[in-house]
Amino acid sequence: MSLSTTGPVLVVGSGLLGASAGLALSIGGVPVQLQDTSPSARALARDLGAGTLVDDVAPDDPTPTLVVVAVPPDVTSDVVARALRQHPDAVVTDVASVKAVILAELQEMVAAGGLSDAELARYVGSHPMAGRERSGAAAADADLFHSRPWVLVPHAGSDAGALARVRTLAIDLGSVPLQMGAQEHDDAVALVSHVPQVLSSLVAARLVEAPDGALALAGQGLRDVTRIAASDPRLWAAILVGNAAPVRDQLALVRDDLTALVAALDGAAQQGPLTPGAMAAASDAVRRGNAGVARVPGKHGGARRAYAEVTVLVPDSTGELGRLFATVGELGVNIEDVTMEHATQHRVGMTTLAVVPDAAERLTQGLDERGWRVVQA
Ligand SMILES: NC(=O)c1ccc[n+]([C@@H]2O[C@H](COP(=O)([O-])OP(=O)(O)OC[C@H]3O[C@@H](n4cnc5c(N)ncnc54)[C@H](O)[C@@H]3O)[C@@H](O)[C@H]2O)c1
Ligand SMILES: O=C(O)C(=O)C[C@]1(C(=O)O)C=C[C@@H](O)C=C1
Repeated sequence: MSLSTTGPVLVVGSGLLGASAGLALSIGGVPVQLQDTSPSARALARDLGAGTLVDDVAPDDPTPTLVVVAVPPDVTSDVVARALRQHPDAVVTDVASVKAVILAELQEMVAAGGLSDAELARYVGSHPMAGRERSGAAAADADLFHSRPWVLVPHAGSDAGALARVRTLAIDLGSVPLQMGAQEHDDAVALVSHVPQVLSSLVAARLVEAPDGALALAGQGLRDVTRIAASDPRLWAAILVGNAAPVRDQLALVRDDLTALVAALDGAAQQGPLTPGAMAAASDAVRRGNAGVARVPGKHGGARRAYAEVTVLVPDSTGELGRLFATVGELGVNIEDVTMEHATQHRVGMTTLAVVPDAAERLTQGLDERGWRVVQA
């Protein structure tokens, strides 16, 4: 597919985000130059096909027209400012997970005379709502941004042409661009990204001293809640302190909910499960969660679609999953999503296929006829 972004694009910070962008642009034929303070990080990104090292760019090669800064939030404003000065014809964006603090730091540089208004006009902050719990180019993926929201955060002095170029980049990488102010963005991500990270980490932290016997019982619920607890502590520390006030406000609300639930359970623990108010408080916590989760957009960012789920027991041996997928394909059913759960002690996995409701019965019957063990919900 030919891309509308014109290169060369300079990617500063060739970790997960930078290398993913570099890979997608390189595959699309856009020349990418890579820069990173870590020699091993930039060499790895180059080896994986994310671009050419800046040091290897010939002196008469064209200079970058777009700079994508993908470094940790605490160093982002310095790197953006340097890029604006070093590349006077380039538009500069960053992909950091916080936006207001970075813009404020850049505006302070303008106030102090270290950056001009004209230079700052070429900067448009941004934030792809795409990532994972692993860092570095080794975890990069050209499809990382596909179908994900990419927030464009222009400031009052941003040039319209600069905004258009960053929007084009987001679209070229398969994202769905949308626009917000810096504070509006930070308030939103405190709720949908930063607090979920903190809560996942805190739940996982309770496991550090858990008895092995308890961990052996871990099921999909724990795995769902703790996937992002494997995230990089340094990166997330910078994100959380960079968005301190909105994250604190949201955490205080969660703390109030926890305090109320703990008090109700305390009553039940001391006076028995039917103690007045305990049942209502416990049910209310879960019911409000039901209402909240129903509002989370589903696949492709649209409204959550009610897929039917068909769970199949798959032997834990080479090629079995491939054989299952092939059978589903032969039955003419599209798999919308797939999750797997492994029984710790058994050489069998439970594979749950999400399919459109109309196809569920046909799929169940077809798999059954072909000898697959379909687990009744
Ligand atoms: N990880 C995610 O899920 C995710 C998602 C969206 C946005 N972001 C944002 O993207 C940015 C990068 O995150 P990541 O997950 O790719 O991190 P990463 O650790 O994988 O990559 C960051 C890279 O920046 C390099 N670096 C650090 N300081 C530098 C400097 N001064 N100059 C040049 N290179 C420097 C590091 O060596 C590293 O290779 C962060 O601001 C983060 O908030 C992350
Ligand atoms: O899915 C994940 O692993 C993520 O952590 C991605 C996620 C998110 O919260 O959605 C995390 C931080 C980023 O700033 C953007 C995306």
